Amino acid sequence: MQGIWTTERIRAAEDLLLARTPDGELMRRASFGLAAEVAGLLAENTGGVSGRRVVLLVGSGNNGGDALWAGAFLRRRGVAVAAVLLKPEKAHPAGLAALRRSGGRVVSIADSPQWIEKADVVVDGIVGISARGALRPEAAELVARIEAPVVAVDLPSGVDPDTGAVDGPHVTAARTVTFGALKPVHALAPQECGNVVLVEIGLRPWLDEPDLWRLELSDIAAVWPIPGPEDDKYTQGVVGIAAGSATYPGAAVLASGSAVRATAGMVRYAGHAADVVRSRWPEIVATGSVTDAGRVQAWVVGPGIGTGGEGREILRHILGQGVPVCADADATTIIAHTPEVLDARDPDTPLVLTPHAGEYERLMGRRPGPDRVAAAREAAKKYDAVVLLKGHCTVVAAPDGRVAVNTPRGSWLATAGSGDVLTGLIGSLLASGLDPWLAAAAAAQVHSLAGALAAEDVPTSASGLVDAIPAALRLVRAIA
Ligand SMILES: NC(=O)C1=CN([C@@H]2O[C@H](COP(=O)(O)OP(=O)(O)OC[C@H]3O[C@@H](n4cnc5c(N)ncnc54)[C@H](OP(=O)(O)O)[C@@H]3O)[C@@H](O)[C@H]2O)[C@@H](O)CC1
Ligand SMILES: [K+]
Repeated sequence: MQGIWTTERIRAAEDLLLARTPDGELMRRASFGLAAEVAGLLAENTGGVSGRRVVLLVGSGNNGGDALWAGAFLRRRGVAVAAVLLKPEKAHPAGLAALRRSGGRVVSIADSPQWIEKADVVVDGIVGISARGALRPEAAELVARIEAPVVAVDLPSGVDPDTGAVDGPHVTAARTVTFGALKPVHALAPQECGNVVLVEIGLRPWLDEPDLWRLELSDIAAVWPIPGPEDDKYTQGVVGIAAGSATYPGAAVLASGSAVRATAGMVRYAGHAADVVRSRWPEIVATGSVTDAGRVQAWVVGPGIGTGGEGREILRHILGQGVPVCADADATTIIAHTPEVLDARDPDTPLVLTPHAGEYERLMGRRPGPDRVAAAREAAKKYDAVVLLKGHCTVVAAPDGRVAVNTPRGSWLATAGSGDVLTGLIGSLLASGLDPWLAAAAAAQVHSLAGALAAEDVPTSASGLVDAIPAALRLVRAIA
């Protein structure tokens, strides 16, 4: 798992490291790595480094200092470097002196447009982890002129370092070069960061438990249930699916199919779409009601069950079974409107909730807002449940405070029925006995991987997602 630390934690660790490191050493490490990445991008895009043109946008702090030092290193490789100082009186003195010594040029804001237009790469050193809010007008005006690919120093300026929120003009980078450790912006604002490259500066020993996690494919491979020689259809966990209706069987077919494809364990279906489910997935044991469904190790409940009295009774029955439950879609709405259904739950049995922003609002009485990590954490605490907050980046919070962020692979999952597929994946992992937070986070990753594989650059459908689950799992196991 990759750790991610908030800027407050990064700053505290940097203070400890700075106190033990010669003056300027950390910035030199950071900017040397930055210069190498800029040179790499120049070579990729233009076929060379020497003679290419780089413009540095330099703000008033150390982020600008990194850019200036990187400019000095790039000069040694024959790059023509021009620095635009947004606040000349506050530009990092040692960095500016180094750039000048190396033969780099400083251009005024008034002259900068012609330089920006001719640049092969623009380096965004406007603001780093001390950033607050969107770009200020002067910086925004320069950024609007950029046509060349941008390398962001530490993070794209104008994007909030701790929430990834964007609230006005900001930089959109082709590559973000960060130092010492990943910050929340890197996981939460993938579209603005582009490719994220981490340059080691020796910070890691000064950081303890991360604030957020990102699962790697090897983590998923390590926990995904694969049958061993001793296993049979029951030992791997039986998942029950209570979804869909006679009029709307789609949710039932998708959630059940996803569970069938996710693990080799058995899948039971209970509800009004039993005939349709059975004909599409003959391996599923389907019955008409949750009361005669037989024993399962986890339940998925909600998609398409309706929000009326029958849905409520189904949910109440399932919550009383003493096994982990993934409550999705209509079940979320039922919980929001009649929270007393949760009285049926044994507090020790795991519950996973999977709200999108609208469902979150029903559950919590307000929208998630720009700090989606805090929003998910709050809901997890309130409901004593793992909360998977859907969005472009999925945030998975456990009641104990652990948070995983799933950086998407494209926007392919924005298709009808996609949520039903995710809930089937979560249910089958819960049935295998996996920690519910890990189950939800791993399911979200495999879901987005299946989306990317199914789409292959053209739109896909939820059925396509179900069909791509085996390929996604094959890839997970191959990479691990
Ligand atoms: N510490 C270390 O060991 C290492 C640190 N390193 C580097 O230092 C960076 C952090 O540097 P930092 O703390 O000096 O502040 P930084 O982010 O450059 O901001 C500067 C000033 O910008 C302003 N400003 C704020 N918001 C703004 C906005 N929206 N739009 C425009 N301007 C805005 C505000 O100043 P103001 O104008 O308000 O006076 C703020 O004080 C870090 O990201 C990394 O790159 C690396 O070298 C590795 C070693
Ligand atoms: K920056």
